[in-house]
Amino acid sequence: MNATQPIKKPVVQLKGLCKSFDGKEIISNFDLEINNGEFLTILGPSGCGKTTVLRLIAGLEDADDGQIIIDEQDVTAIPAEQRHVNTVFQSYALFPHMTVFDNVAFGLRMQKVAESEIEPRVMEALRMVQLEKFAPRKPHQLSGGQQQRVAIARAVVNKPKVLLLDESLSALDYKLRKQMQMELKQLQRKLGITFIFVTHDQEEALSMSDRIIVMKAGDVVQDGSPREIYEEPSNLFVARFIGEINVFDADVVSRIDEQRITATIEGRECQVYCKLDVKAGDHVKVLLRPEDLRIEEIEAADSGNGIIGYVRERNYKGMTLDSVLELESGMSVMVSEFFNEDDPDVDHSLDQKVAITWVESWEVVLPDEEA
Ligand SMILES: Nc1ncnc2c1ncn2[C@@H]1O[C@H](COP(=O)(O)OP(=O)(O)OP(=O)(O)O)[C@@H](O)[C@H]1O
Repeated sequence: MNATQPIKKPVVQLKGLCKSFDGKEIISNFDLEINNGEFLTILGPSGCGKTTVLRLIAGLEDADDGQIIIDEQDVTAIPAEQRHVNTVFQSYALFPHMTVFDNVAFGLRMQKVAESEIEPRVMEALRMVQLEKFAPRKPHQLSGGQQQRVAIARAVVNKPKVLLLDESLSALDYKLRKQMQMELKQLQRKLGITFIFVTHDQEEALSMSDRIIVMKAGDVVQDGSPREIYEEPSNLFVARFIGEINVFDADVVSRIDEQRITATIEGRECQVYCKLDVKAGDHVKVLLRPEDLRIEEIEAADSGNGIIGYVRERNYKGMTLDSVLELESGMSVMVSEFFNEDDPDVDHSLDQKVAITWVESWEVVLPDEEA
């Protein structure tokens, strides 16, 4: 089997999982299937239950109800050390008095693997994370990123079916974190092991995962590819949690065809793409990311579509010019314009009157319900 193209079958199945702490239900009737070789990220705000799900899979918490199946075996009642999963924690949890080699060898020695087999396996794991030269060192002689890699080598050395990573990169500084994100993704592809990664960092989730589940108060509120989660959020909670987004109130005027409706946004009639079953007079939300919006000089504005606003802030961000506009209703709108060959000097004056438009069909229309 080619490790980069694993067969799509569930390696972890959670069925109707329930878990309470101190009488408070944290996870209730939780279902999830994770495919073999998948890089799945569980994303959600602090306290939504991400770590609890991970600890239940690892066997570090007992489920009150439901079933956990790993590699077709029901492991619900099986202790952590007998499950084919390993966990990499945020704190690395390396043994400070042991060398890097001994840290990585620890699990194999516990399993009574023959010493002659341990040496090549440890060195292979260290080679994978580019640390073979560091085998004789102690953890305190390594940088944070190197310690993290040792923790990963230790977790993959006994070739688990599933690797659980709990906020594993959050102790690293920004640059190292970016580098480790890439390395981790490459390692996962190379090994073909299923990775279940927990984070509250949406950027990290988007850049690393094959699939993301977004959790809110113990429930999965969206399950999809990074692109689906970002471009087609299925509810306001996900839309607001992932990246910046402008949420406009809109009133449906009429349906144009199967795909489009006319709606009033900020007092202007606009055509918007809308798959919802709506009728005239319904309230909806129209969502647009800052980078979906365009600022047009007022003379050049298409008066049919443009929403009038005033530039209140301009922030140069290197790749983009980010502006905050105040609309006539008082609503603030964020716009992010890329510098490119066509418009290398894009800029606006403060308090300039402008019109905002957007690329047709990039808007997302959702029912008018609070997140
Ligand atoms: N052992 C425990 N005893 C009591 N309450 C707990 C225990 N473990 C978790 N909780 C509670 O369960 C809820 C979910 O916690 P969990 O750690 O799963 O959230 P999380 O989404 O991983 O959050 P974070 O991103 O902050 O780590 C929280 O309210 C937490 O206080």
